Amino acid sequence: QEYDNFANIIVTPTCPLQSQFFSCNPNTRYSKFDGSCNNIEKPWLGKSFLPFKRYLPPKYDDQKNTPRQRSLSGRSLPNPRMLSLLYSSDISKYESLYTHMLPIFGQFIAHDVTNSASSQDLNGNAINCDCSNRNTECISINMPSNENIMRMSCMKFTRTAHANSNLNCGFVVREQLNTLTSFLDASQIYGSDLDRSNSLRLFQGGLLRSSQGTTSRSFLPLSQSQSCGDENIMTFCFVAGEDRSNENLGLTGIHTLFMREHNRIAVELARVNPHWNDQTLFMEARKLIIGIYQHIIYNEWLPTVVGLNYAKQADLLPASFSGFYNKYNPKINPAISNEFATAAFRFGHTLVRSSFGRFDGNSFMVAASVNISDILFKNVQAYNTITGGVESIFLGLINEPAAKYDSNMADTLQNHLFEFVASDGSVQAIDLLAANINRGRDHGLPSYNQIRKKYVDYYLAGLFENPIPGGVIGPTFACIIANQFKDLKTGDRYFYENGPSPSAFTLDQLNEIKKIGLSRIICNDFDITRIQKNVFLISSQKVFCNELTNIDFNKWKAF
Ligand code: HEM
Ligand SMILES: [Ca+2]
Repeated sequence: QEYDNFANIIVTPTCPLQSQFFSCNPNTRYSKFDGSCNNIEKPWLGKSFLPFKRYLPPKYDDQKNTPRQRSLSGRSLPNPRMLSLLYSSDISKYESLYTHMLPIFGQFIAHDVTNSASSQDLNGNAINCDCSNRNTECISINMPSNENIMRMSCMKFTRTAHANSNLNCGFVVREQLNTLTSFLDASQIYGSDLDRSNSLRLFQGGLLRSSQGTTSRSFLPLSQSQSCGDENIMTFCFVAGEDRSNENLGLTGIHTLFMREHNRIAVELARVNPHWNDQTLFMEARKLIIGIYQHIIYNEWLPTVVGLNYAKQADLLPASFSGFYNKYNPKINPAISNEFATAAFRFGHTLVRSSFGRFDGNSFMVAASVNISDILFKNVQAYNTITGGVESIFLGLINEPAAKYDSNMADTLQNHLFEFVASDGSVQAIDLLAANINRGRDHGLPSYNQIRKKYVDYYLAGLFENPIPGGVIGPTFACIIANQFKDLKTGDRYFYENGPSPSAFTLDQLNEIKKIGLSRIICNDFDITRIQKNVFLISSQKVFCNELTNIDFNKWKAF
């Protein structure tokens, strides 16, 4: 395959994607659920189930497929678990300026744009990479000789699917598949295909489905089959637009927030436009949610992560004037880069706390902190009325600092992630740091050396950099992330600031969106009286919710 400036993988003319299945209407006001037709000339760009792009060509040991196991000098790379034990331990230092909302909202964004598909066997089933499995799609990690924490002989590890397994595009060099739409289109809320989206809708009043929780406010809808209980209590998992919404209850809280806000908006829109049917209400509410969400990312979250100066330099900030800011360039490939998904945007793993505090709407702790091991794919605590359930865990995110940006990870993430004791007494668990390193090699990510002229695995090395001035993360990750978000802004025809066009907001609507921050919508959908304006920053200065401007829905009156 060809690389165009190493940023686009050119889908070759023989590839069926080129000609088939797309019929696009360039004038439609709403983006498609699978991301197709955003780019009119190349309608597949940004669609779900396509390969990642790359900023640098891959480095596989055989130049095309096998995981990178050798360094530039030809020596074998160290065991990922050994590196993890060497460089990480849970020492609970905290950021002084940034809240825990910063990484967990980052995870929420990550789940909008990237999820690498796991390799499957020929029948389409998951491959069980136990220690004796010789399948070349298994690259499980042996425990080093000095291992005395993880009680197992290897950490199971399945490679990410080769794009050829899904697309008949004749990729000679292995490329990995992203199952999600790359656009910041809130696909973690609405799904990355039409079926998933339909399964989440109530088909009444433009509303999303929800379930009865333990408060007067709605919870996410429940799965019919998947269990997120613990040893004693059976609880079904929540469902959303993406499979990882139960990953931790803080993240589930953010999903819950956006589901509630969607439904609140649908009700408000129905009030100003009583003649709108379910479909119009749903699509307008979704469009507005995407606009608000993109504004939060570019106005509040990103400048906090990469620093305001750098965000300004890279032209990532919303326009300072009121009005459209049309930077759309159909030549930009909006796909997620492998460097972003497989290393840079995993920076959040080091910022996750080992326990989550539980707070009420007046910033008081309402219960002891809960260890993350009790809230990962376990939803029992969501319903605990004594400790405040999912509401208090969510509010904890804006009242506690994030863990420090360094190579240290919380013990649960490093040594006990998704720990499972089988009936024969054998243990399985994941070391997330080792997994990130191994995943980089699986995907043929070049070394940090090739990016920064140093000599270690890119992911691990990135965590050792000093933060960029005024930001959270080091300069290499900041650069990769800034480039990615630039492409997601200029390569998205539906970007909220673009216009005027038939698919754009009206100028009045855009200006309403620009009045909103994440703090305002938290006020709308959680029981809270006072809040800091920028919820990604630790602050003792709180304002009353009613001091924050809300959207005027009259700007949506039959336009
Ligand atoms: C309790 C919190 C979290 C847990 C348990 C968790 C767990 C995981 C796991 C198990 C993987 C797959 C590792 C692999 O085999 O390659 C992963 C991938 C990833 N995580 Fe996290 N994560 C957490 C928080 C975060 C945060 C805070 C961020 C970002 C700010 C983040 C960003 C990512 C990204 C970008 C990927 C790659 C996704 C893909 O393309 O497949 N995660 N995470
Ligand atoms: Ca998306």
